[in-house]
Amino acid sequence: MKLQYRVLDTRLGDSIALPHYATDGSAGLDLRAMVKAPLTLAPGQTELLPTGMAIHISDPGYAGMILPRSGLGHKHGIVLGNLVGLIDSDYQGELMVSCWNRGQQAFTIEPGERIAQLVIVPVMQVQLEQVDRFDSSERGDGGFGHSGRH
Ligand SMILES: O=c1ccn([C@H]2C[C@H](O)[C@@H](COP(=O)(O)OP(=O)(O)OP(=O)(O)O)O2)c(=O)[nH]1
Ligand SMILES: [Mg+2]
Repeated sequence: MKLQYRVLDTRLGDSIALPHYATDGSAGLDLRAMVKAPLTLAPGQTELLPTGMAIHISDPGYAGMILPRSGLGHKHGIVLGNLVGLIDSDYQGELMVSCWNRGQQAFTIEPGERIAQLVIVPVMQVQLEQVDRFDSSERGDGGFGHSGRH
């Protein structure tokens, strides 16, 4: 499917590559930190970083999800301040990435560094229907370990 985007920072697509799928099978488009200068995140620090681009998904049957990059998250503790970013299909503003250094060491983000990834996912909008009780199901209201550990 086609995804409309706008470039909001002219370095994107010029000195800094536009997001693209790294392989034929990639699920995510890497988003870049379009900071003006290297930015050091101290342990525990969170900053909202611009990506230099906007998208308009437009079809309410889809949404964007911003997810951490596994290498940055696992090795350097750089994850998302909101854990996951959800991009509405009608959002047209700049894609922003909340970058959280949950690690023990400072980490410096370079201009244009790939800091997170965008995945487009199908979404179902539902009509809420209020009822007094549900038809019975095998699980009922059991949850949170109800079925045991092993
Ligand atoms: O990591 C993120 C998360 C959200 N957004 C943008 C797109 C999204 O459509 C909009 C609103 O996000 P959300 O609904 O999660 O935030 P909110 O705190 O509920 O704000 P709002 O009241 O604007 O809905 O902010 C981002 O750019 N990056
Ligand atoms: Mg909201």
